Amino acid sequence: MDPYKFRVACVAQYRPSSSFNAPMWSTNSGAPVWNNDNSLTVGSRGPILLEDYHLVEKIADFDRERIPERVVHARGASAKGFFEGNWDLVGNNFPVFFIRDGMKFPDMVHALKPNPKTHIQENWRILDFFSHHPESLHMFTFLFDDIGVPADYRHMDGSGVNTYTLVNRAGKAHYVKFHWKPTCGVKSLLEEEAVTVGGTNHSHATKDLTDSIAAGNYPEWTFYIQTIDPDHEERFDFDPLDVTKTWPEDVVPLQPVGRLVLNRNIDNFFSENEQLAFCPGIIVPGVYYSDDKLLQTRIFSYSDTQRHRLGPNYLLLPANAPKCSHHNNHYDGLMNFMHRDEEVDYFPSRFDPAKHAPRYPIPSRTLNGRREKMVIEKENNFKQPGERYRSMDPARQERFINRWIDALSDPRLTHEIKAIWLSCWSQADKSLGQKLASRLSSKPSM
Ligand code: HEM
Repeated sequence: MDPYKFRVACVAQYRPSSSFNAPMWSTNSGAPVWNNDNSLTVGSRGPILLEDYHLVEKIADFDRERIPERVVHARGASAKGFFEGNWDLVGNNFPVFFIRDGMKFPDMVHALKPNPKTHIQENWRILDFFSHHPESLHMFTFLFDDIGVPADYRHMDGSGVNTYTLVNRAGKAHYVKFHWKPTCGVKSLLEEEAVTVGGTNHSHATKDLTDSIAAGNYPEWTFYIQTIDPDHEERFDFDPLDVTKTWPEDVVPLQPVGRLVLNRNIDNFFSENEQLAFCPGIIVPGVYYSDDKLLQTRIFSYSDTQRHRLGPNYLLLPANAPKCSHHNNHYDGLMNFMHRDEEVDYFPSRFDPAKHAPRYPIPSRTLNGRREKMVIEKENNFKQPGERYRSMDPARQERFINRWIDALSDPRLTHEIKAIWLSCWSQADKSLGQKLASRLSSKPSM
């Protein structure tokens, strides 16, 4: 057989996979390894010879086994299932976010991450940072609520959080928020349960997901949308593009439109979790971004970090590659392993029949305004947090207050910072502010 043809056939047919493992041990290039137990030494005691290529390759590969971790959400689980298309909806289990302008995101993540000196996550840093950001109050009514610690991945709501746009064939646009509701309901852990469950097995949520799928008990979420006609956005006392707000379901009802089922566990954590790269910028025709300032920053940030974390060809990795044919001239660079034999790598060309795709509608609104760096007009930071607190039953409110007393009792929090938090919560709900103030003042540290 023509060795070149054989090689091409191998590349096409044998996508790197352990199912094509040789029956005997070998180096990465396929040379036989007759001893994988002992280094090549002078005599039985050494020293080791640098010519032991297999040892050097083995250690060098090991030295590089880890890649930069995700700059946020460095830990997680993954599973496979079915829904629709090549669309990344990168969401969270709460429907709102802490801040509304991406300019503040790196500072926010620094405040939430461990203290750079002690490497301990510390409340005083978190509450110091967010005391400057009353828009975070709403998010804290979720985080410090009973649903702050989800029981596992299967019993969590999901939300796209940001506002996107749906555009139909005729070009009519609607703002849209996306939500997932688990068919098995939402379950959370209270403090004592969280200590026991997390202390017994710190991978309990991953284990629950893996075990359920393996047992054929497939987790399922119903997919809902809420839509607002942009022509009606002035009817609301908040800005529908403000990511710190929910859209009231009695006015903007949830409409079921699909379902997601996770029915397969992954085969390999590194290639199907560590190398995964989701990005809110990856949408499909019919779905578009909105002017939500946080979303606009996210569109850039994810693929930027992925080029750094995984390399410029990260979308060629099997876990990330599109499940449809695609064509452009963005290739080469580190780790390009796509076989190509075209002679034309520029556009346009009379030698390459590939043309532009048919145009699809995008939002047609005219944009105008001065260059500004400013907060949005309708901040309305306190109404929704207050409403959410008042919707809790008294026992739940009590637990919410206790968590805040605990957080605000950090000895490194100054009187000024505590006073700001009391003022913020009072503006959300007067009785909440009063309860926090009286409990805190009876604490010896105040
Ligand atoms: C301007 C605001 C934000 C910025 C700049 C940002 C940036 C990032 C970055 C750089 C990553 C790491 C991605 C990777 O290494 O592959 C990440 C992960 C993630 N972010 Fe954000 N984020 C923002 C807001 C949000 C919001 C509002 C949500 C929820 C809707 C969210 C949900 C996630 C999730 C679920 C991941 C994990 C994705 C994965 O592991 O593939 N982020 N974010």
